[in-house]
Amino acid sequence: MILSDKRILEEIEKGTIVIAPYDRKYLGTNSYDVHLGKYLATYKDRVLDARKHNEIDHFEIPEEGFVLQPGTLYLGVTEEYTETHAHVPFLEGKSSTGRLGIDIHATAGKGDVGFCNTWTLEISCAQPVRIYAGMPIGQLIYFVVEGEVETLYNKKGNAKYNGRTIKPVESMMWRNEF
Ligand SMILES: Nc1ccn([C@H]2C[C@H](O)[C@@H](COP(=O)(O)OP(=O)(O)OP(=O)(O)O)O2)c(=O)n1
Repeated sequence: MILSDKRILEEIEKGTIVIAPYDRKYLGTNSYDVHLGKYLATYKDRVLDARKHNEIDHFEIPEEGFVLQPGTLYLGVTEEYTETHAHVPFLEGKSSTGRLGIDIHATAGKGDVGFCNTWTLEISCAQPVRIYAGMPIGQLIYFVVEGEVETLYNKKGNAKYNGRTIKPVESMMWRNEF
């Protein structure tokens, strides 16, 4: 079950959903629109290694926008810091970004109950496209979770992406043991 606009508002009032900054006008029928933060990042190395810590370079999107190029993975970040204490948040694209050939996540759209942070976006594009800080980039939807949660994401000792980051965060796969 996905939360309706009224249910999202109720959860915001209770404090079980936090979205900051928040504006009522970005609340859709059953979703909340999130916006592209001003920082992007790309990996320093062309060849990434899943076992290693692949470092990234951050840069700011200029006023006139930044042209994404196909064949490069860009990490972006939502302007919105979110907390979701009782539901499963999902980051979805928007039809309007999709129609520009922009993907905003690579394989992982699901969040965890207890996730508290901005969302890192794994951005790629089908053809060169100029993007701007502050543009609507995706939407959050909230699923009801069945059953009690034993360990919330923000209480997990090994949660990799919890925190309060205003810049995109690179893959922490290197922290997994394999
Ligand atoms: N495009 C995405 C998808 C998810 N997340 C956030 C919300 C999730 O709660 C958190 C962790 O996502 P996953 O569980 O998919 O990631 P991992 O399994 O790699 O990390 P961990 O071991 O910390 O669970 O990252 C994000 O910022 N950007």
